[in-house]
Amino acid sequence: MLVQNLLNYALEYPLQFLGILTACLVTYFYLLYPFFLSPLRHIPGPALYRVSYLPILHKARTELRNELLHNLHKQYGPIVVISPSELSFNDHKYLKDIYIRNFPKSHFYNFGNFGQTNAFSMKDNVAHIERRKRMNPLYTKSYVFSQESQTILYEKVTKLTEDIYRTSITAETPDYTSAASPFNKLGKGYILGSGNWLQPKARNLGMEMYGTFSALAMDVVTSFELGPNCSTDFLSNKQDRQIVEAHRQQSSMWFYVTSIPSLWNIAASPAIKNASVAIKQWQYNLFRKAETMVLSEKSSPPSTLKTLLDFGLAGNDVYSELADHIFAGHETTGISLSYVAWELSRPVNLEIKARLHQEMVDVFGEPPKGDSSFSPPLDSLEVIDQLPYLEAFMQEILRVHAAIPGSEPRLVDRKYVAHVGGFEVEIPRQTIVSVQPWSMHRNSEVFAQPDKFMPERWLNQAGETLEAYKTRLHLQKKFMCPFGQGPKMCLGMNIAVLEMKLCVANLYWRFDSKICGDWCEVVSRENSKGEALMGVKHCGDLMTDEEKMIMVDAYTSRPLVDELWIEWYEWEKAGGNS
Ligand code: HEM
Repeated sequence: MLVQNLLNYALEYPLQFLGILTACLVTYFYLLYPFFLSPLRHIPGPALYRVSYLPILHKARTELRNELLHNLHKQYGPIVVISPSELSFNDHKYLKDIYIRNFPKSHFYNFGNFGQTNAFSMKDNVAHIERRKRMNPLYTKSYVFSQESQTILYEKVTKLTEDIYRTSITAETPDYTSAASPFNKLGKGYILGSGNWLQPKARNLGMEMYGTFSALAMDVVTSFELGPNCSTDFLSNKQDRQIVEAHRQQSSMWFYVTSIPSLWNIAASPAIKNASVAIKQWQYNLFRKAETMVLSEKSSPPSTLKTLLDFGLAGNDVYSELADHIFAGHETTGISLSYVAWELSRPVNLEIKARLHQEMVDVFGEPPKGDSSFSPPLDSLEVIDQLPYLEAFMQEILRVHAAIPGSEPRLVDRKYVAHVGGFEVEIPRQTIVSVQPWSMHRNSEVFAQPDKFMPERWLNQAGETLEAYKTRLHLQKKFMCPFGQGPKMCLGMNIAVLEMKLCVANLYWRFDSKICGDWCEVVSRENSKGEALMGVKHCGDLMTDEEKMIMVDAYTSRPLVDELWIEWYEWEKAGGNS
């Protein structure tokens, strides 16, 4: 009867009927449901974000999302509504629930390579575990300590050290090409229209380190993925590094790739489309060559390629996995090492650098001078891995400058109850839930002065009992997630950490570094803000090193201006260079 009456009314007064229907729907979806009916109504958060997906999408597109979430957690506490079906969490309890209990990945990971998904983008937990089981043995710490992989790391770090010596210290092969920055629109060379800003010097010339560290990371990761005979050699062949620039251009589209893939084609500039084509071609040639070699040799060295082929995977399935590891591995490691070099070159951190150098000298003796040898001290990665100050320093780099500071979204796929302000809230299935490393690493109840770079926070403090130190350290570690957590945490973590430690140990045992004074105004110890900032809105006129090294507010971050110019010196006793 009611339906019949409504139908009659709709036919007789169609416009009025449509108006009433729209008003009812708007009232339901924008008022009744989010504020009175939704199970998420008890969870705090701004009203606007509760009623629509658009505000949080807009924040991600304009690269303001991470900072927003950080501020929302400060205002509302450890659980916040950020869209009608998305929650952000900020406590180690939820880190455990979401990641260690292995909630599946959300549509954010809707990307693939060569038309196939890979471990990074698989949403089905069973398929993901199966794929990881095959690859995990090649990425364990004990495998990275094996002779084969130590040889890779030692060889690449030796090459990097020699490159720094010849490019910067003796200035035999200056880095004028990077100074011209033909691709990097925020690079000093691009802005000034030439590389002439870098004044020739007989020694200790500035050298671009973000590209150099990315080259190291690319050479290392391709050695592990394809085998040492098929890796790239970007440390030797600087002209080949253009493909690293192409990867950066492609990464700048992260929002479209993860959130609105259907708009990628419209949003991408011709330069980005060309970069994508160039990367695909480069990967294809690299992989085909390596595959032919593995298939034709009776015994080739261990590599991810060989492992996947041995397990019966073929063609684009294998290429997709390799492409993803190479992407994930070189970008993040290059970014982290750039922040290592920057922090150790800042006037405000002179004591930290001296302490790190002294730790190497205490263990390895005085470093060799000149070009007699560039290889890392001792042939034991295990010793370097155990150095306490180096460990504290790396923890602090990963805490303050996590290369992936953005949320890692998962889907609720089972009964999940959260406790909020006295309410037990059953979170509906398919709700997107995540933890943001940037905020976890800055919890002020766990990390005093959270934006300050202080490796000492990882060590036993004067006057602190051993028991109190252990308790504090345990809590700090519970909040750390630079590599994610659980079954889907970073596959390449051990490679990355040991590669970075070896690199830092060898460089700062031998060399001292300063921010290149031609590149920017170097903030003195007295004027330093002393805190790591995120997002373009803090960048001022981009004149100082602190402004240029602001971290981009994105899922994967990077230095805002995509470059870092450092002058290297042979270490003088008693810190004579600084
Ligand atoms: C400092 C260096 C690195 C950092 C900070 C880093 C960080 C991370 C993080 C946070 C994740 C989890 C992402 C998410 O769930 O959204 C991840 C996943 C991953 N990383 Fe790394 N990573 C680094 C180096 C590497 C290297 C060298 C490789 C080389 C193989 C690699 C391969 C991967 C892969 C394959 C995944 C996906 C794992 C899965 O879902 O099963 N990463 N990484």
